[in-house]
Amino acid sequence: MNPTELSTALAMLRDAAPLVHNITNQVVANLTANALLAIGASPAMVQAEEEVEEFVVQAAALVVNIGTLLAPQRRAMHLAARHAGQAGIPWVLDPVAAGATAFRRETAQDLLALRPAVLRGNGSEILALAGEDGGGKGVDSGAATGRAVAAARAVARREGVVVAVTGAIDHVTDGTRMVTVGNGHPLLTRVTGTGCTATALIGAFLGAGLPPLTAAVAGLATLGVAAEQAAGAAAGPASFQVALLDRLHGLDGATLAARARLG
Ligand SMILES: Nc1ncnc2c1ncn2[C@@H]1O[C@H](COP(=O)(O)OP(=O)(O)OP(=O)(O)O)[C@@H](O)[C@H]1O
Ligand SMILES: Cc1ncsc1CCO
Ligand SMILES: [Mg+2]
Repeated sequence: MNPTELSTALAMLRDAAPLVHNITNQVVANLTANALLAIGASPAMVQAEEEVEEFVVQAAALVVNIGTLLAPQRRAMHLAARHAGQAGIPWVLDPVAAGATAFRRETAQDLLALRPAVLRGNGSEILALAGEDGGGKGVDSGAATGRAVAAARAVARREGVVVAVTGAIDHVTDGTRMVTVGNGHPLLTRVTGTGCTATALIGAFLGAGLPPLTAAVAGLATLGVAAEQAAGAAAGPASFQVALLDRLHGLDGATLAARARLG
């Protein structure tokens, strides 16, 4: 992918300021909402099963994240994802700790069958959805990149979705094409919910009308470049998290295109 596509994507996002409907976990809700505001989108966290269908059709995109899953929330996710699909509203799935329990595995598979535009997970999560032992440690990955990338391609082909598997190098595939994003910083793994932030940013780019592969690459490159800038000014995870929001807000298209390391 040409890096100039990234600056176009960012301009489209800021122009559209898309309403992004999130059904997400209680650990990251605040960081996710702030990251979406910082990049130029409008977040809303709406998760009652009584209202998600009515709400999702008002949104430009939907983000579904199973991090702190409860049965009523699972029902709300299914209703919202199904309704989004029927209404042509793109959505992105984050299958947090999908391999850890049967409840998570079954929920993630059920949601995947509703065809998100993009599936974004760490290596262990994508391996679990490919039916392999992903070796995760709770919400954290323990997977080797090579196996996870092969699993991403397999899941993308099987389900007909774009799969993004994150790590030191991110890989995005539609089952045929493969794009890598080499940006990022190890401090991203010392703040909770940066993967969830990546997923939400992908949702914002989907809401701006970008095709799934472009939206996924743009979301990951945006986060990775902002993280590299934030790390330079950070004393540790706490100041890094604050600086990350500042850098997402301040990022311009020319800098994004110049600093993105796409392969
Ligand atoms: N070692 C690393 N070096 C640089 N960037 C990294 C590294 N590991 C992960 N990242 C980046 O951190 C972000 C989160 O990816 P990660 O794979 O850790 O997600 P995750 O495990 O789902 O996170 P969480 O559960 O905390 O939301 C991505 O943008 C990814 O590129
Ligand atoms: C720590 C944690 N536990 C459930 S979700 C979550 C946020 C990172 O995925
Ligand atoms: Mg995660």
